[in-house]
Parts: sequence; C-alpha cells; structure tokens
Amino acid sequence: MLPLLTSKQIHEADAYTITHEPISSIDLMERASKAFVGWFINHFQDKQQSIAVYCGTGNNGGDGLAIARLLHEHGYKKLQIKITRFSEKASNDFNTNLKRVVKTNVPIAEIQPGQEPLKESADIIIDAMLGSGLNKPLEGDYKYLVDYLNSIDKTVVAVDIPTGFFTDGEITKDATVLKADLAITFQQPKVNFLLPESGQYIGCCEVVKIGLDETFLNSIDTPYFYVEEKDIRRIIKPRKRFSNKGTYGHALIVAGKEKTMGAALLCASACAHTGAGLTTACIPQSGLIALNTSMPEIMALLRNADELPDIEWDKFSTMGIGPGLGKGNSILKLLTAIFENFDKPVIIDADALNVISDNHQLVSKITKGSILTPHMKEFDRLFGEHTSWWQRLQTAKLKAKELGIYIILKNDYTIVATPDEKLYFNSTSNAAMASGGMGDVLTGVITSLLAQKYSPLDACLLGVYIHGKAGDELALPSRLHVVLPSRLISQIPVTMAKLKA
Ligand SMILES: NC(=O)C1=CN([C@@H]2O[C@H](COP(=O)(O)OP(=O)(O)OC[C@H]3O[C@@H](n4cnc5c(N)ncnc54)[C@H](O)[C@@H]3O)[C@@H](O)[C@H]2O)[C@@H](O)CC1
Ligand SMILES: Nc1ncnc2c1ncn2[C@@H]1O[C@H](COP(=O)(O)OP(=O)(O)O)[C@@H](O)[C@H]1O
Ligand SMILES: [K+]
Repeated sequence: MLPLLTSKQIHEADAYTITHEPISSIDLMERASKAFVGWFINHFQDKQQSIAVYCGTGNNGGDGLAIARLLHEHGYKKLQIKITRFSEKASNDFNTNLKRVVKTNVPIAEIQPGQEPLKESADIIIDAMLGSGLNKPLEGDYKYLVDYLNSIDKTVVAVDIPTGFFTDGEITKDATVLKADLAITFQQPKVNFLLPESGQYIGCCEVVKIGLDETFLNSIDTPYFYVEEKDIRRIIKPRKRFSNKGTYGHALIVAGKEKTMGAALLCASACAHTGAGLTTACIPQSGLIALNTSMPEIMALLRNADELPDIEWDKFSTMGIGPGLGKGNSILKLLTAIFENFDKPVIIDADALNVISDNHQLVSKITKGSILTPHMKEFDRLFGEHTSWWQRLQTAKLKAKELGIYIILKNDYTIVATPDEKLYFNSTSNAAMASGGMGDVLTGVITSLLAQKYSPLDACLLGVYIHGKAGDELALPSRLHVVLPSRLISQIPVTMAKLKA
C-alpha cells in the first residue's frame, strides 16, 4: 500500500532522505532531474523540436535548470530557458544549477515583474516554475504569464506538479493552473491528481521514483493510500484442493424488475464468475425465463410486487442488493426486512441506495461492516450535495466511521472509505468502462468475494481492483473505445488467475 502524502509531508521526506541517506540536496535534485529526463527523452525523441524551459527561482526552477542542462547533453539543440524573476529570493540549489547551465550556452532570458510575457514560439514548454512549494493561488505576474501560456495551446510537460496546482485540499473552480498535457511527478502520485477535478489541468501523469527513503515514507501518518498490484496479490486466495461449492459461500442477489432485469443478470453473472459457490437471484417472476436462459448456473428466488419474498435467512452468506431493483413501497419493506432479519454485512447499490436516501431513517439500520457502492450522484443523494471531490472524500471518511460501514465511491480512481478513517485509491480501470451496467458488475464481484469469506475491507479492495483490471486487460492492449459489462464478466476468471500466478 503506497501512503499518499501531502506536499508538506513530501518536503519532510525530502529532508529526511537528505539527512539519512545521506545525500546533498543538490544531488537529490540532480537525481530527480535525471529521472524526469529519462522519461522525457523516451517519449519526445525528436531532438529538432524547440523546447522552452520555464523556471521559477525555487527548487522546482532548480530542477528546470538541471533538466535543460541534461537535455542539452542528450543532444536537444533547440533549447531556451526562461526564468521568472518574480521574487528576489532564489534557492541555493537554483543558484548552483544556474551556474552549471550557464556553461552550456543554452540561451537564458529573464522575465521581470510587470513585464509582458515574451512571445512563445517553442513546440514544447517544460513547466518548472512552481511545484510543491505553492502556498497561495496564482495572482499577479504568475497568473498573467500562465493565462498567456494557456492561451497559446502548446504541448506542456510539467516538472513534478503543474504551476498553480495544489496537490491536496480543495481545488477551486476558478484556479489558474498551467495546463499540462503530461505531468512527470516525483516519487508518488499526489492525492489531487486522482480526483476528477484534475482532469482539466493534467492530461496524464507519470510517476518517476527519486529514491526518497521508503521506510520513512511508510511511517508517515496519512489517511490516503494507493493500492498496487502487490497488495492485491497478498489478498487474493487460491482455490483449495478438496474444496467444494459449500466452501465458497452462497450469495443472494436482490435485483431487477421488469424493465431492468439486465442489471440483475449482470450482477448475478459477475457474482458467479468471481467464484461464489452458489448464486441465487431474487428477481420478479417476469425475469425468470431470462435468468434461466442466460445463466443456467444461477438459482431463482421469485419476488412478487406486493408481498415479501420468503427468504431463508440462514441459507445465505451475504446479499448484493439494488441493481435495477426499482424503488417504491415494496422495496422499502424488503430492505427493512433484510436489515431486521439478516445480521451479516451486505452490499448496497443503485436503487437500494436511492431508497435509503428517500427514507433516511434506514441509514442507521445498515448492518455494521456492510458495503455501499455509490457513484457520485448516489453519494450526494445519500449524504448531501458536495461541490468538490475533496469534500466528498472527507464526508466518506466521516460517514464510514460514524456508521461502521465501507463506502466505495465509484470514479476513475475508485475510492474505498473504511470505518477506521482510511481512504484507499484504486489504481485500475479506464474510460472504456464508462458504460451502463458496469456498476452492476462491480456489485456482483464484491458480493461474491464477501460470500467467499473475504473480510469487507479485502472484498472492497480486491473487488474494485479486479473489476478495473479486467477492464484494463480488455481495453488497453487494443485501445478499445468501449468495453461492455458482459464481456468484462467473462474476463474476470482470467484476471483472477493472473493475479494468483
Ligand atoms: N530537495 C528537495 O526538496 C527536492 C525538491 N524538488 C523540487 O522542488 C520543488 C519544491 O521546491 P520549493 O519548495 O523550493 O518550492 P517551489 O519551487 O514550488 O516554489 C518556490 C517558492 O515560490 C513561492 N510561491 C509559492 N506559491 C507562490 C505563488 N502562488 N506565487 C508566487 N510565488 C509563490 C514560495 O515562496 C515557494 O517556496 C518540488 O516540486 C520539486 O520540483 C526535487 O528537486 C526533489 C528534491
Ligand atoms: N472513466 C472511467 N474510468 C474508470 N472507470 C470507470 C469510468 N467510468 C466508469 N468506470 C467504472 O465503471 C463503474 C460504473 O458504475 P455505475 O456508474 O454505477 O454504472 P451503472 O449504474 O451503469 O452500473 C464504476 O465501477 C466505475 O469505477
Ligand atoms: K511545475
């Protein structure tokens, strides 16, 4: 699990590494700049392209100067450096790197306070003006320059962090940020890179390691974690010899109504494909033929609109409730009966979440350890309107603790909030998965894992990872435009096998 740090904590990790490795700060800067350049030259191979390196006078600017020197050594000839002399202060490492780069004869221009930006005609802009030292929104000279650079629409590669972008805290709607096609960031992704608001400022992000002290990084107290494949490999369990269907639990999928039976079929199918020993679907009579035809493996428990289905509570290991279920009084009664009679954690999604939003007294009835899987709108219906994702993170953390539940906030980087106030960011999935029914599949996957006796935390982390990974395996190699949920379901056993290999 990679702990994600605030910019203040990253500065502490820099300082710790400098003292304890030990390494001088100028050498650490050189290492970071080399890491940047290593990535850059692999992806921008045309050395005839003109490159303007914009440097502030702090350490981000120091990186920029070192990067310009290293690119010059690699044969990039059309380089120019533009220093923003907006402050009288300059860091020591900036000054050292300035002396070093002067010797290369790469042309250097300085932009003074109040000066009109120099007309920029370079093909590529490397942004090394401000990085993690940003302490207030851009204004004055920086705002003026960044507005100009944004208006000329060049390819921008940010060093560490785009100028003007706060790595943690709320991203305000009117922030001025130098929009980066690519941010090559040091050591680890930053929390705000993983939130949707960053989409308008950062085209894509690459993380390059700069050798900060791993033991120290892991010891820092933070609620934010980034889940990596190695974490998932530790969680996933093998299918044992001499096991049978009883070993892997019996899941009940409570889903579907006449016109949304597809959601129930996708959810139940995903549950079976993820390895539940038995799957039963609690569906309306009208869906029975569809279920039997499409998924002969799955049993049915029929629901009649007016009366409660006869559920044998002890028979089931867990329940996944909500996809295509519909709302209304009968569903309210059904949910209430489940909370009253079934004492094991369940998974609550889609319409079931909306019924809870409309009948808020149900929130406190949710069995402890249960898992909610809202997308943004369902989340806001449940817990109130939010104007930013940062706010949503804080609410999810608070509510998960208060209610003793797990909240899976679905998104590009799906976030799992836990009762012990942690937030885990998933690292798989892609935009080809933005297609109706994908959430129903996720609910089926997680229900299946809970039925197989994974703890709720492991079921959440493993479930969102497998779901996204199956989507990545299908979409990324051939750059598919879209992946349909039913196709993703058939990939799940393959994905799981690879993770166990
Ligand atoms: N030894 C280290 O600490 C390392 C730092 N590195 C680089 O150093 C960067 C951080 O450097 P610094 O801490 O010097 O900070 P920056 O270079 O990001 O910013 C410099 C200074 O600009 C001023 N400033 C902040 N917000 C401003 C605003 N809105 N308008 C005008 N001025 C503003 C602040 O006084 C700040 O200290 C990282 O992003 C990374 O690029 C890397 O070289 C790795 C090693
Ligand atoms: N742009 C995207 N990038 C990554 N994952 C996505 C993207 N769009 C959707 N997904 C994933 O697909 C699922 C969609 O869930 P949801 O919105 O509930 O769909 P539905 O209600 O249609 O079943 C979530 O797991 C989400 O993480
Ligand atoms: K920058």
